[in-house]
Amino acid sequence: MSPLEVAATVSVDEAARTLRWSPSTGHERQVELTDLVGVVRSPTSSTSEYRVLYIDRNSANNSPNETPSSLCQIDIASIPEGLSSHLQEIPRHLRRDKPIQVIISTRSGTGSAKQVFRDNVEPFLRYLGLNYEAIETQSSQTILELARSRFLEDACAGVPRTIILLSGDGGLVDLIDVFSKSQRAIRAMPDIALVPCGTGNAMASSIGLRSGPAGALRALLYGRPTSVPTIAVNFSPGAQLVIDEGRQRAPISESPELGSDQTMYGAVVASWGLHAALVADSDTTEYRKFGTERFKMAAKELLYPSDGSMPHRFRGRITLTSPDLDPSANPSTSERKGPRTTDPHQHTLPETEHMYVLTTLVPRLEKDFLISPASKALDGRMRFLRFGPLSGDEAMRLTMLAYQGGAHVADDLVTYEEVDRVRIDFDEDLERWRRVCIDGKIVIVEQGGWMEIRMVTRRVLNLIKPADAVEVRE
Ligand SMILES: Nc1ncnc2c1ncn2[C@@H]1O[C@H](COP(=O)(O)OP(=O)(O)OP(=O)(O)O)[C@@H](O)[C@H]1O
Repeated sequence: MSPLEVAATVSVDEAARTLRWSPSTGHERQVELTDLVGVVRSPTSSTSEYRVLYIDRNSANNSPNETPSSLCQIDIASIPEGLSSHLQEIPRHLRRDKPIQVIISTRSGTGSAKQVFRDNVEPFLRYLGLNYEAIETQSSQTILELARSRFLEDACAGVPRTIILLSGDGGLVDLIDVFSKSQRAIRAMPDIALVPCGTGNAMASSIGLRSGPAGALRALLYGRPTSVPTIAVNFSPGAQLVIDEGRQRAPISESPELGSDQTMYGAVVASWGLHAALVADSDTTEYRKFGTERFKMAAKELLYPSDGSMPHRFRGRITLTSPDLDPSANPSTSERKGPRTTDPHQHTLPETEHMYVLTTLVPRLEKDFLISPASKALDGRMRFLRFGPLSGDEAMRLTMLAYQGGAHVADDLVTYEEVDRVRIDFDEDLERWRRVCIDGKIVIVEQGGWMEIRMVTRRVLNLIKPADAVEVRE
């Protein structure tokens, strides 16, 4: 079937949750309403007034090597009952003076971004008659360079931009890091649309983009730009970034404005212990082929060491600062830096050995891995989760509970609370156990070093959040 089609009649079967139509030639067709992307006024002058976009899961265009779905359109003269509520004006974030930027991160996840672009995103932009420029990443630096050379310049000059990211969390975090490090005033925050193509896709899953391109395209059409809360992570002077699949080290940050600096910015997760170790161990080309299975494979190695020993006991001191319940009493809380000793909101955990230590701004680290059930994406609240040294079986049991609706947080072995700031002073001899994960990037802290994670008040960009998942902070 051709993806371009003019239909004689279209109807919605509410009971069967399907859209049916009779093409001008050929047999009646139908798609599930969950595969409907949207309805717009036809952008071209033709006899058809409206354009219906849907995902075809069985397109004859798809060979076994392609993504199992592609975007198609039907042009219709009038809207049937049941479809009118779907009619949408092209939103402002898609009507820009400058072309929409599409970034295709070629190494994200299992490497599907190019196909998702070709079969879904590119047709979407074309069917809506939108101007765009597509850029494929050539290295791990591509998004960082684009952010510095183009997007930040436009944002500071007050030029609104929309950027569609076909990546995992990494693309978003690269943009956040560059923007957050700039001291310049951002006059127009760019609107970022995520099309999940990564491994975990924590942010995409957390804002309600579950799987497949339909949700991401629907969000582009019906969603609303919402500012992204961020964390800053400060490290002791000897901490270094791990690059090149663990083979090389780089400075934490070399900002053109700040010179060398020990601060990273993120929007998803900062962790130490089991989570950081399994992200670090599984970030190789070999492991990446396995998708999310790579995390489980690496976890097995850590939980059941091949020499038959118990899993490692991560040693360090953790100090938590609770959020001010009344921020007006101390408006600078979220920007305070450095260790504090007399803060009534601060306490150091009595435990000095740990297994799982994680702070997160989002509920999900993967589609079904609900690490923080009390979190709501983009609400600006950070949560801390910890459990101490356990056997492999016990740790596995708790981890599996996270896949069962986040039931792990009700277990007595788990500490789970809202925090404003977390400091970890590491007490580990081996470098391997001083690795931490900031939104998928790995940092090694020096012996006797520390890291401090804190919420920041500044917001630097917007994420386009699906319309049906808009949540309001109580
Ligand atoms: N052409 C390329 N060559 C080398 N590295 C690349 C290239 N394209 C992208 N990368 C890097 O690959 C990584 C992809 O990260 P991303 O977060 O998008 O996917 P992921 O790690 O699979 O998913 P998630 O973070 O959601 O688990 C980033 O570090 C990115 O800079």
